[in-house]
This record gives sequence, structure tokens and C-alpha cells, in this order.
Amino acid sequence: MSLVPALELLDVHKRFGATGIIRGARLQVRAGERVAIIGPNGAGKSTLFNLISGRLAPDRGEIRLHGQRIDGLAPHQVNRRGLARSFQVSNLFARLSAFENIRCAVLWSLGYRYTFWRFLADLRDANQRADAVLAQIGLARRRDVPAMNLTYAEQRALEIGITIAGGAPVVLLDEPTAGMSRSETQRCVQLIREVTAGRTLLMVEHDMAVVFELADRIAVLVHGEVIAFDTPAAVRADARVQAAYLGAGNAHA
Ligand SMILES: Nc1ncnc2c1ncn2[C@@H]1O[C@H](COP(=O)(O)OP(=O)(O)OP(=O)(O)O)[C@@H](O)[C@H]1O
Repeated sequence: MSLVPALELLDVHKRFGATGIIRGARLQVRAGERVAIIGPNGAGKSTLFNLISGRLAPDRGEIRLHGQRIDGLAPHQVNRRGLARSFQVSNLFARLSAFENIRCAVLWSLGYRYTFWRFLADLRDANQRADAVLAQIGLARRRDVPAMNLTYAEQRALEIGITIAGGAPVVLLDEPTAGMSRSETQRCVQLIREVTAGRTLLMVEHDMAVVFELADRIAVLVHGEVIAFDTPAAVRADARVQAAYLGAGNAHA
């Protein structure tokens, strides 16, 4: 395993107006690791994701992907360097089929800068790859169904498929099980486990059962600082975490 962290945050700061939202966040995610970010509402989890994926630039500090600085790059540049993210709010093309949605993501990852003949060859590859991803996310039989006619859980699975379709080694999932029933959540956990095998996963998740089942390590974000970053067992036993979050009867816990 590489000694260079897959993803590293060094003293990252971000303020909105006069309010410091991310205040010296530090994190080192190893290649192949699954890490969950938890924390109370408003702790800055979404802001942190936006900073990592290039939607926001930090005011201070560094963000590194496989040792290379990515802070300040645009989202598509971060994506090209091997980091893909999903969104809380649906990102699907409603009228396109499940297959076409995935194929768009595959073609995007291949780039549109090729000649026409090269594009045709890529299209063949893209079709094969899109079908492989559909099979992986369990939607092969729903291949030609427009995204808007899929069930909610299928739409969320499709979003995960779109995120991994380009083959990015580092994947950010934003509340992947939000709004799901218990059984849908169970299936989604299994899906995430399968599709992120061999990749590095960073996820924001409010469902503690999912977090404790999936994560190798958990980062606890409180007021824009990572106050604990450890194994699930150690985080569960951490008095600061209990005081700040887990024991506090948080609405999401
Ligand atoms: N673009 C923005 N401009 C001003 N304030 C913002 C902006 N984005 C987020 N905030 C504020 O930053 C704080 C952190 O928000 P963020 O969404 O990152 O928290 P979170 O931990 O993801 O919360 P939740 O668990 O509720 O999703 C909140 O007080 C929010 O109102």
C-alpha cells in the first residue's frame, strides 16, 4: 500500500462572511480505506465535501490527492485527477434511461476531445462499460427505464453508479442512504461495499448504523474541526465525541 495518503487535508479553513465554518480541519485518508465523516447539523460536513471536490476554494490550508495539491482547482479538474463525488440532491437526467445516464458519465470520463472515429470506438467501449456498471449496481434489468420511473432506492443506486462509472480511485458519497427504508439501506450498504472495493471512500452519513458498519475509520467534525479520527470502536468510546455528538440525542443519530 502506498505511503502517500490518498487524500489529505492540512489545516483547511473556510469562512462565509465573518463566520469561520471550517477551522483548521486536518485529515489523512489512506488508499483503500473507507472513512465516514460524522458531526452535528451545521458542523461543516457539506462545506468540507465542497472544498475537497472543488466547488469551493479554501481560504487557507492545503488539500492533496495522492500527494498532489488540488485546492483551488475547478470541480472538473479535480474529477480528472481521480476524485468523483455524489450529491445529496439528485443529479440524474430524468428522461434518459438508466443505461444512458451511466453512459454519459463514462463518456465524460473518457473526454470529448477525440476525433469522430476515435469517438465511435470510445462509444463501443463506453456501452460495454456502462452495461458493466449497471450490472454492478444491480440495475441490469432496469437498463432502459427512464431515471424518473425508477424507484427512489434505484435512483440512489444509479447515482452511485454514475459516481463510480469513470473509474475514479477516490470516491466521495454524500448521504448515500438518506431517505431509505431499513431494508433498502441494508442493500445500499452492501452495494457501497462492493463498488468501493479497491477504492478509497469518504462519505458523509447521518445513519450511525451505516457508519459503524461500513467505515474503517470515522472522522468527527465539530464546529469545523476534526475532533476525533479513529476506528469505530475508539470513536464510540471517546468521551469528547459522546459529549459533542453521539450521546447528545442528535436528531440524526
Ligand atoms: N454558501 C454559504 N454561505 C453562507 N453560509 C453557508 C454556506 N454554506 C454553508 N453555510 C453555513 O455553514 C454552516 C455549515 O454548513 P454545512 O452544510 O457544511 O454543515 P453540515 O455539517 O453539512 O450540516 P448538515 O448535517 O445539516 O447537512 C451552516 O451554518 C451553514 O448555514
